Amino acid sequence: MGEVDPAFIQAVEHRPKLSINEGQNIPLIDLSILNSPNYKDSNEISRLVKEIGDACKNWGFFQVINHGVSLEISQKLEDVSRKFYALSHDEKLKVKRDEVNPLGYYDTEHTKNVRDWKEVFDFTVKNPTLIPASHQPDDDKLRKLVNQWPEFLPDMRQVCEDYADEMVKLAYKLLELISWSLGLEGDRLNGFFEEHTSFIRLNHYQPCPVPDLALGVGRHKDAGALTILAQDDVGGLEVKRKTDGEWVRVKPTPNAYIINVGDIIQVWSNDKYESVEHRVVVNSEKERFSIPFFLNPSHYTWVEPLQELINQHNPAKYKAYNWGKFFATRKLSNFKKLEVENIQIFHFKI
Ligand SMILES: O=C(O)CCC(=O)C(=O)O
Ligand SMILES: [Fe+2]
Repeated sequence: MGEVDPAFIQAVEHRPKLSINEGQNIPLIDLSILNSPNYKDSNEISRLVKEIGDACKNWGFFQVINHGVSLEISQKLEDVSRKFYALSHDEKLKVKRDEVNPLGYYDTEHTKNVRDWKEVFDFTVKNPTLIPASHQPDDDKLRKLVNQWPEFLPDMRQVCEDYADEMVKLAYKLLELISWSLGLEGDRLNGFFEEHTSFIRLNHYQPCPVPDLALGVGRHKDAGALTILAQDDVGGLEVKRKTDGEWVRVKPTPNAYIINVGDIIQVWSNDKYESVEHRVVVNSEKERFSIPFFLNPSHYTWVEPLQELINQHNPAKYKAYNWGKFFATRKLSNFKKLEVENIQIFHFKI
């Protein structure tokens, strides 16, 4: 076994337990009713909305099946992701992301200042995507993020764009269900996403010689509104169960997507729904692929508890923060090991 760079080694208290907790799995929700034309008026929809609301409240994580995403398109994306990671390192480095362009290939990401055992490829759904030029609060300049694509996989761009369209459709369905579950109009949240800054990441976790010491992705919460994750059949995603703080392994379900509440829904709902910590455990034998879609609002969105959900007895728990600046600040630490804890929503707690 070769030497492993100490940058990968987790502090003792954050190392994974490799004996799998095969206990309770996260809720599994069937969305098939959304495919019928008059679903809004049916009785079953209220049952589904309650199921979604309970899952958001009690777990912050759930899986969906019969979600309407084209199997052909998702399989093509899995396929192209495998082909991309099979390219030589030099070829992948030609679409490398850096501080100037944060999109593309990257293999030295840090989560909470410890290096992740993974390589990633990021692309935004809107091309170009506008974000603030810097994290500095008084800098109003914007910049355009433009996707980069590898020369040797000419169909990768189209496959990625088709998949992104599917994800946006599913995301709007989920936003409608979540809005209803909070007692809001179905389209209450749509206005925040007019120039959304959503992106998709192709994750590749190689076999790791020290799976007891390192993590594929260190413990974290997703900063956006919600995440729709596809994982292969290897497994490794763990969720911190709300009831007892135990790490629970999410068992792969064929053709299901894993949905998790992000920090923004936590703030909008004034803590009714909480984003939940999760991490990825790696293993010494099998590589693993996963594909998260991060639904993020327009950069100019001020994120704060929704007026309808606060009152005298339940006052706002957060002050408003600017999503674009939050995102830009968060991105800083992906490139270097910082001495301080990354920006988090609790910094805006009242
Ligand atoms: O690979 C996974 O299962 C999850 C990855 C993840 O949590 C992330 O990229 O934010
Ligand atoms: Fe995540």
